[in-house]
Amino acid sequence: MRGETITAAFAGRLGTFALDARFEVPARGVAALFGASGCGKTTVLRCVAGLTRLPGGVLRVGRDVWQDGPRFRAPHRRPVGYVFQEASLFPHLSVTGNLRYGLRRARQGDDDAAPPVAFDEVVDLLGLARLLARPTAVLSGGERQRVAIGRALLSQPRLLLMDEPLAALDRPSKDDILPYLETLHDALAIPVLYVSHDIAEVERLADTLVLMEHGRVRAVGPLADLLADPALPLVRAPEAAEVLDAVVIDHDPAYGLATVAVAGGRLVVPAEAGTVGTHRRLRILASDVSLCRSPPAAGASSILNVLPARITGAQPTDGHLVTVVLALGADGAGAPLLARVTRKSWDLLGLAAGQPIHAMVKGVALVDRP
Ligand SMILES: Nc1ncnc2c1ncn2[C@@H]1O[C@H](COP(=O)(O)OP(=O)(O)OP(=O)(O)O)[C@@H](O)[C@H]1O
Repeated sequence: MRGETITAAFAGRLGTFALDARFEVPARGVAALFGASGCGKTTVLRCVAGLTRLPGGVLRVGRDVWQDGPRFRAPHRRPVGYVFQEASLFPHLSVTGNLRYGLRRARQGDDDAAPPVAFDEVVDLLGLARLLARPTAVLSGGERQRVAIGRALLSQPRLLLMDEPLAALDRPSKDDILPYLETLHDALAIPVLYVSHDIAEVERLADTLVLMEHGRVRAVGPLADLLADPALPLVRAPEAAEVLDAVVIDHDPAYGLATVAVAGGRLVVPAEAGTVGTHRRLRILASDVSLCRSPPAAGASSILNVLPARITGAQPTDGHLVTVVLALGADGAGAPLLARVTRKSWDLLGLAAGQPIHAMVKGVALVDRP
């Protein structure tokens, strides 16, 4: 579905809740529906699956119309895989049995669709080989969720819907399953609508962000753009961060560091391994970036990453802080980055939009799998 989009418009009342959600996202990669609890994310997903029917709704997936005016494709005729917070596996079936159930539900191939996902491929991508013969009752929460995702994928969905798939898991199980989701993202051509209220999760997985507030879509666009938009509340969040696409250009195993290139600069980042030429996703917290007018002399600072940039905007944050939006590169033509400084520093340095500056990056993490 290259170049195609998913277009959705759902408006109406559910009890006292008013939904008016409209968005268009690419029909590839992961689009995250993100927003506070109760803003309507699950309701949108249910509308996409056809489980909630709002009159006047519109849903187009690529060239297929699933809802428009009187046209409404019944839920069981929509080729979606649905993964919920709690994996609802069949208790009387083994892992293999649950996965095979997905295969039985598989839609027949159509020309438009992504290539079919094979049983062995799913087992491999989700690390299920060891579990195949087990009854589902003995699985851990993370394992159950991997099986649920596998079952959904084997139904050969045109679209994968994931509703807080990690929310019910403890931290170690989340950390266990996230790399599998990243692998799926890279390996499969199936677009994903991913509901979450955890921005760190979104920053690891999403390409596109649909930011929801009180039943409405506040903003939609590439994740990196929205994270650095001073008009949106994301920049003011305590954990505000930016994600950057980086290409590995060197790896130094002696120090466990890789040098990566991003648009407008280079960074040295912790990396156990690094294949030159591979793309990786970086996440840099605003609170890990400070600003200086000129770079410290060589050998004068422990900070390895000092990058020329331009200030493009700023947003007062939390009384005494300012979140500064930067564009990397001396000409400010590179990727966006956020820095968090005190309002006092902002005043003392006489900072303003348009000024050249240096970003001192104290912490940076690769947040995807090598
Ligand atoms: N069928 C319904 N009848 C009445 N109210 C409903 C119905 N479905 C959803 N709501 C209400 O709509 C609002 C949005 O619910 P929804 O589950 O979509 O939010 P959410 O953003 O997914 O929240 P969370 O992150 O907590 O899961 C809630 O106030 C919910 O109670």
